[in-house]
Amino acid sequence: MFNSSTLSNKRILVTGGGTGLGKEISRGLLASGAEVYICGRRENVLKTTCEELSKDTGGKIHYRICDIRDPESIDDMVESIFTEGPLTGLINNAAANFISPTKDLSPRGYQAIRSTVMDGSFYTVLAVGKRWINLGIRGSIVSNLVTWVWTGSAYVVPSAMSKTAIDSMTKSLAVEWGPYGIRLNAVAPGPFPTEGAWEKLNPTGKSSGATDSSSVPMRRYGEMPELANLMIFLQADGCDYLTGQTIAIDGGHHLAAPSTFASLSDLSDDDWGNIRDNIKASAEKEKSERSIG
Ligand SMILES: CCCCC/C=C/C(=O)SCCNC(=O)CCNC(=O)[C@H](O)C(C)(C)COP(=O)(O)OP(=O)(O)OC[C@H]1O[C@@H](n2cnc3c(N)ncnc32)[C@H](O)[C@@H]1OP(=O)(O)O
Ligand SMILES: NC(=O)C1=CN([C@@H]2O[C@H](COP(=O)(O)OP(=O)(O)OC[C@H]3O[C@@H](n4cnc5c(N)ncnc54)[C@H](OP(=O)(O)O)[C@@H]3O)[C@@H](O)[C@H]2O)C=CC1
Repeated sequence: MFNSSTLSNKRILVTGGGTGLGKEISRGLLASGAEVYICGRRENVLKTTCEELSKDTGGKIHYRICDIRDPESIDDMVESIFTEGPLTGLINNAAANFISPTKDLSPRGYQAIRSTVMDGSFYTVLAVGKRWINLGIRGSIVSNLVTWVWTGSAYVVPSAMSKTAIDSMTKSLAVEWGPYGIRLNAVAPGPFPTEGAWEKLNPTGKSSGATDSSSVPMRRYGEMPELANLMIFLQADGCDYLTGQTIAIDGGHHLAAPSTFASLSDLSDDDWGNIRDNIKASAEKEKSERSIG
């Protein structure tokens, strides 16, 4: 669909690029000629991904350890990248999420998700955007959202709220920063199974609602190159008039069936207890590998 020079001269930061969708998006950007920076909190994960993607694509990829819940950590990262040369693109991909009855969420549980998805994305956009404005550089920002920005979703309320806030930021800043030549768009993927998401959203292994491919009109999950191609298109030159849009890539899921967790209303308190234990075990394992945060 694209060639190895579609993104030549582009320098793109992918937050959360060490794993899952961020890693596969980075693979696509590199294969299209972009230089890529990825960030996250686990140095071992970032280093391994850089080695793998550099070997597979022959592209230039670098990592930064950064906790996007901390605005200072973001600003330090963006400053150190711009010292090597200005970015031309940003993909807001890092996120936190888990399924839980909303009544059982503590303030810290809510904040863990909001501070990553809403605040982290906003502060990253601000750190990159203000440098572009000062330097007179045009750029493309794409946020990785979810179709809950249109439907909402039970049992993942902090995520649905925070992603919707970034949808609103996308539309608002497309207007405010349009005169500077800065574009903001977003994508809203349907289910693309990843270890990180499935351990937090499908911890029983029994797909339902949002993680169920049988209710997708195309009767399958999304494939990583499909999402990577959309990201390449949104980072490439050629459709610069495209801004302020959120594009679903979900096989028609949200138009046909609840692409949400509404069906979890049938679970018992015991089921939820087991789910919480499974999610906490996954989170603890990831936490033990963190270099920051
Ligand atoms: C079609 C599908 C659409 C999918 C759309 C979106 C998908 C995604 O976004 S998937 C992304 C999945 N990846 C991640 O979540 C990676 C990052 N995750 C994390 O950092 C952790 O998993 C985290 C979210 C739990 C946060 O970790 P940390 O800040 O280290 O937090 P703690 O473990 O200390 O917990 C903070 C707070 O949260 C409460 N909590 C944790 N798990 C649960 C749970 N399952 N149910 C309810 N509450 C939970 C925890 O108890 C803490 O609160 P306090 O007890 O009050 O201290
Ligand atoms: N998988 C799916 O089906 C769908 C996913 N999405 C969206 O795609 C994106 C990626 O999800 P996915 O790949 O599935 O999940 P992952 O768990 O694999 O990715 C999350 C990434 O974010 C990073 N991250 C989390 N918190 C922070 C933080 N505080 N600072 C820096 N980095 C952080 C993690 O790295 P580390 O832990 O090392 O910090 C990890 O690399 C998310 O925005 C998600 O909402 C949207 C719709 C569907």
